[in-house]
Amino acid sequence: MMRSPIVAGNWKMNKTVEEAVEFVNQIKNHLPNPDVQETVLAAPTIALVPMVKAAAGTPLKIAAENCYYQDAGAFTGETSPTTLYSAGIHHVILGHSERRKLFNETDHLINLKVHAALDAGLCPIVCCDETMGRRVAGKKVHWVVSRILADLKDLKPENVDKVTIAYEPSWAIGTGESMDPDQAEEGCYLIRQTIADMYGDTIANNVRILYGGSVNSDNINQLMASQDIDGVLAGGASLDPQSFLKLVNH
Ligand SMILES: O=C[C@H](O)COP(=O)(O)O
Repeated sequence: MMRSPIVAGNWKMNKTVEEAVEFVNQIKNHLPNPDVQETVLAAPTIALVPMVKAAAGTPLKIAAENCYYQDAGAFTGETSPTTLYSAGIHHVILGHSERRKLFNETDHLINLKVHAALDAGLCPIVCCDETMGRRVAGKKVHWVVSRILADLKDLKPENVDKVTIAYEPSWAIGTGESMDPDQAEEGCYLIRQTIADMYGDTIANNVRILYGGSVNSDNINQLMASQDIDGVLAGGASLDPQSFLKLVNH
């Protein structure tokens, strides 16, 4: 099957609600047909509902940057995946390296969140990081493989291709130092092989795998030309409407 590409932006903790809506209004009429390439924008929780309203009827899909693994209850400050889905959110980023590092999220927690997001009807974008230390120590295989084995554990086979993976080497995030496309392909290939070992070749071949880490309009074409790279997850380059449009219409 042909995997349709995804260009996704992750604003992280940036923009006011007003700025977020203005951004959507500036880009929404300049996006590719979603059958050819999906456009996804992940934003802070408080901006999501007004962004969904602004994007209605356009190809733009709005994503959350995190959610909890329970649907409802006494979990002060958390956001339910069902609430996100009911608000017209399509995707949720889970396990971004910033959440792993700054908020101590573990693979076990991320796996619970992936299950909950899928049960709620959301498509998770699961981030698989890799550290330079591991790479230098020659343990990159174990690192990436163990992340995928743990984060995608025990999914219903029919749900697996609703998951998108974002391969993000930590040293390339926000540094301006993108990974060499051959190395990025190597990481994404390894992720696909791991999913194939878990759920079989057919399912693995349907899963979209993105590269993230200092993606910009100069390197996106080379990255997306790789066989196992089905798109990008861009941080900094998604913050300005013209810069994001350059990625989307690369
Ligand atoms: O989620 C996005 C990544 O953390 C990449 O961020 P960046 O494009 O600013 O390096």
